[in-house]
Amino acid sequence: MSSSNVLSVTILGSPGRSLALALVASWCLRTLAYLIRVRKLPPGPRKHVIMDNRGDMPYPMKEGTWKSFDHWHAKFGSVISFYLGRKLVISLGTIQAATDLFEKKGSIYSSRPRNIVAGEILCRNMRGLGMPYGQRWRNWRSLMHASMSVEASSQYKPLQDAENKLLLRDLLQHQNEPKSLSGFIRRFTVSVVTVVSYGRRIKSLDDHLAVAQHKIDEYFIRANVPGRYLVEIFPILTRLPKLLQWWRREPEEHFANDSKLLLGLANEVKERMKKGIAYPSTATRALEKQGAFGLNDLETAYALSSPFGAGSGTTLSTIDFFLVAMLHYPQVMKKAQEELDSVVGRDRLPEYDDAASLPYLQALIKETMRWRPIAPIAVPHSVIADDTYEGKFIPAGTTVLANLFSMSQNEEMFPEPNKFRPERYLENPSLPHNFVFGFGRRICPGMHVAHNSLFILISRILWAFDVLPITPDAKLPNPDKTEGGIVIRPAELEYRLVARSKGVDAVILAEAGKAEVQLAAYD
Ligand code: HEM
Repeated sequence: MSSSNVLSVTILGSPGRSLALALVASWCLRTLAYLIRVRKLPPGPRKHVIMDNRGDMPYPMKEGTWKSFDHWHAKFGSVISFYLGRKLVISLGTIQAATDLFEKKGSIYSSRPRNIVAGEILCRNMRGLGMPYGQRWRNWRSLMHASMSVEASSQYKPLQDAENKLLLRDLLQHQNEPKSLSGFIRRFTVSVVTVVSYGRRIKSLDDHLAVAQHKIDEYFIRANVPGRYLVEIFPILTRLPKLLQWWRREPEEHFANDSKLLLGLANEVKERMKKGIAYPSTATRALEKQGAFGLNDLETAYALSSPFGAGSGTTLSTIDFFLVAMLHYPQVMKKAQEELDSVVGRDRLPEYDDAASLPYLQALIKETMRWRPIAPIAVPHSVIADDTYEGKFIPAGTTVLANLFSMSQNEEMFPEPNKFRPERYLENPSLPHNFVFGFGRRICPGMHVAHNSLFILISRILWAFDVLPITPDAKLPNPDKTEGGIVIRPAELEYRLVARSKGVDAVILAEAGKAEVQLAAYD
């Protein structure tokens, strides 16, 4: 027998056959176990042997996955399951289901899905938003609570008030350059979060604090693009020797640079604290009581960057959808302006103390957040232990989504959900609105800061300006055409702001002058 024949007997002969049979048997057993398991899962699109349901989505992925999930909710019910790649995902389409799982069973539903590149390598899981549930997250979260509770958030109001007056002046003076307006609103939202984080405002988006944070976030977003890294689909690749892990080098380099930048920003606050000129912020709280929060220097430096990534784009997108709503519903704008004129008058700007006397305006803000939730599937949670809900099995490790879009479009709760109708919140004051901030232990810690920003922005924009189409006969932006990832914004927003009366100029210019003096303390 030749040597090649020996080889083929070894492969195809009895030892080879046994190996092949063992492989087939193992595949059959795994498939059988999978088929038994999927029968116990919540309903959803047909489960394939190859798992992935992306090909079954009724809408193109780039139009927003939540639209497909919403379609499946209508077909299969309020709790559905499907696979994205090999990842099992459960989507919760009602406030009730999200409350039952994320709030009532918060001890097991508060983690985040594993993220190897953007979480484990790029930031050693020190960024709060994606941090897995555990002691480090609890330490981080208690710092967020200490610096953004209702009470702590009210400390930032004087700054939001003064910054907003400068913003109004910019909007007034650039009425004829409508394309520049969004940049001014962005500067306001960024300055608010840098004050919350570091106790320091930014006068321009070129400030090194904003540039550094923006650079860090930009790469973080790039590293999070689904499908970019094979290792996210096959985590077993992390067992390769580090030298052979080809995807590792770039995020490792970014980790080293980001750490240096963030430690530098924290050190600037330390210096200001030494000189006694630091404004109370997340940084001063963290640095004064570092031991109590249990965060080391690097963990603290990363914690301070959380509000930047999570707080500026979200507020800006909400304002963008508010502007879209005003273009489509000028009668709503008019009604809010009439309320402002009768409560505030035309000789002064609306103030925080006016909020309780402006029920229609408050309802308009709630309706803005409901009409088009800017984070349609919130931030995915992960469940850390097996569970059952309404008789269906939810295995440990499943990604669980609060489908805020489906919740916002619930016809029973919000009849004619596609209509922008603030009246619904006046007719039924207990109608939910804070669900857009998520649920349970991971609920947005910045929601009070966000509410304060939205009130001062929306009340004063409507007091001072009419929101109008870019030209009288321009096509209005389509509210369903959006762009972005976890946080979305209108894709084709164009608008003009036109001062409502001559007196507006005098009030804004006088207030902006005083605000400048006041803000010198935060520079
Ligand atoms: C209208 C504006 C905002 C909206 C709609 C919003 C919404 C959300 C949502 C849906 C989540 C995920 C909740 C979950 O996992 O269940 C979240 C998390 C978070 N938000 Fe906001 N947010 C807004 C503004 C802000 C602001 C102004 C800040 C900070 C100043 C902030 C800081 C955070 C942080 C740090 C997290 C992560 C919490 C965690 O993982 O434990 N957000 N936000």
